[in-house]
Amino acid sequence: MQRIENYINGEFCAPDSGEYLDNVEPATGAVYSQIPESNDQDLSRAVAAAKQAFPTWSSTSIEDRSRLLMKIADAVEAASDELAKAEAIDNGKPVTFAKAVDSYRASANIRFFANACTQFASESHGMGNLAVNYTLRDPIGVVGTISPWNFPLYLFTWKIAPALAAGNTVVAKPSEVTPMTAYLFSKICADAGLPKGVLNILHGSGGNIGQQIVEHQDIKAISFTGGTATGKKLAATAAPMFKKLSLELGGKNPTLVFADCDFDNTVKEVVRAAFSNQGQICLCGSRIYIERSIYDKFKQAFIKQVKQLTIGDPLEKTTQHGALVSKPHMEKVLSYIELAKQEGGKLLTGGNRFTVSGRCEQGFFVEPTVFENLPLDCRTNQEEIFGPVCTLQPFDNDDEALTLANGTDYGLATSVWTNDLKRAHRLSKQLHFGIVWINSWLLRDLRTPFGGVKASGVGREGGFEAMKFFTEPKNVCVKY
Ligand SMILES: NC(=O)c1ccc[n+]([C@@H]2O[C@H](COP(=O)([O-])OP(=O)(O)OC[C@H]3O[C@@H](n4cnc5c(N)ncnc54)[C@H](O)[C@@H]3O)[C@@H](O)[C@H]2O)c1
Ligand SMILES: O=C/C=C/C=C(\O)C(=O)O
Repeated sequence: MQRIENYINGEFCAPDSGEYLDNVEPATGAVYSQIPESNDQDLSRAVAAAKQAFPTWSSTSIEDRSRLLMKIADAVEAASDELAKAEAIDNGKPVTFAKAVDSYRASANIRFFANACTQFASESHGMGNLAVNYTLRDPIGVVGTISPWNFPLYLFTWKIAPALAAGNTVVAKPSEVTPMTAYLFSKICADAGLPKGVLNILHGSGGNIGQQIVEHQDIKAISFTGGTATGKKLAATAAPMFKKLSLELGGKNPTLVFADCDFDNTVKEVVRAAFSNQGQICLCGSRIYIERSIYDKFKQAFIKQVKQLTIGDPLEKTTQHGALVSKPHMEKVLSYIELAKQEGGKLLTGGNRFTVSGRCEQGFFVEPTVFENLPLDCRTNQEEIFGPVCTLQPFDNDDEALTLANGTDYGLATSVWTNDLKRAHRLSKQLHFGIVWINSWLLRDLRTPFGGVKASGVGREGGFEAMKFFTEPKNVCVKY
């Protein structure tokens, strides 16, 4: 059976412990590879390598850093079919989706920051005839990145690329649930000639090696994407050590559909927003609020399209809805479906585990599921399910829509579907989220600030926000 290896100081190695975790293919339920369970010895070696690599990498010219990142981006793009297939096997997502979204974004992320570092500049503040201040932005040193399983290589590269572009060296931990593309990526980096120690990849479980990365005194900043409960734990460890911290956490995102929307396109896009990646995107719109005058018409059209989603083997090109990432996650999602029923929800479609015959008979498939008749304050509408489950609810006016949308602890993203420009702008101002999409969803410009408010996180990624996070500003004041 294939054994994934750590990537430390430019070398591929077994974990110090000799221990491995099983890696399961969610579409079949079968173990198909093994993951190193890294420990403090592996971490010490990774941090030492990153520390040693830092002086040279941080003083490598921006042009050379950019050129090397471009080379890696090109290699990732050239491997996009292979990476998409690996992602589909490891995560359960449809291979066509993995190619269009995951593989695409992995190379786009790296290319974007290879360019961004050539454009990144800092401010100066003149004090008339008295003095001038200018800001130096130096790389921080050794930084840690910790990423989740839903967009494995997409989010892994979204952190590593700006960290490296800014001149840091990195100790990175992908999710132990989906480690394969990070492993393939380490091979790509080695082949592209990334100097040893600049990027080190440690595999293993979050509570062990993830926690140790956060605790390590020589790792000066942590960029984390994952669940809100994990983020809280991480902040409790990192804050007393005064570490720089970026937290991209969960969401419970509302979709607001107004009667004046472009109906057909809105139905199609709201289905996509709810069920892409089997609903396992932090940005998925799982609370769908519809203006009462079109509620029944929208509900019918929406359910019709949801029922048409093709559930199947993620490796089949026609599959639109694949497996959930793991058995425990599937069980969690199914338990939320039971909870929604207990809370009085009316099931409109779905609600069950789904069996795909053939090689995927034991896979972790759950039908796209839609409920109505659930109030805002019930757990189904307050807690992140992170699966293919959404709720529909009518509203009567803009104020009610706003109250419903803002009515959870989360504040990651929302989408608003209307042709009334004044309303769209007014609501955008009043919606308490990091991201507002008008007549769109997951339309991404990588220059924009990305992140959430409230329990959805602290800080922003993307564009110069990420370059700022991965550098330390220093003001120099020069008196004339
Ligand atoms: N805001 C965003 O951009 C965004 C993007 C994707 C996913 N998410 C969120 O991620 C969650 C799903 O991903 P998940 O289940 O992999 O999240 P998770 O929090 O369980 O794990 C995320 C990562 O943290 C590691 N980890 C776990 N415990 C740790 C600890 N004590 N110390 C350090 N690291 C630890 C895991 O091994 C994994 O690599 C959802 O809540 C989703 O909303 C947020
Ligand atoms: O599931 C979370 C998705 C995160 C997406 C991004 O970070 C992005 O699009 O840059």
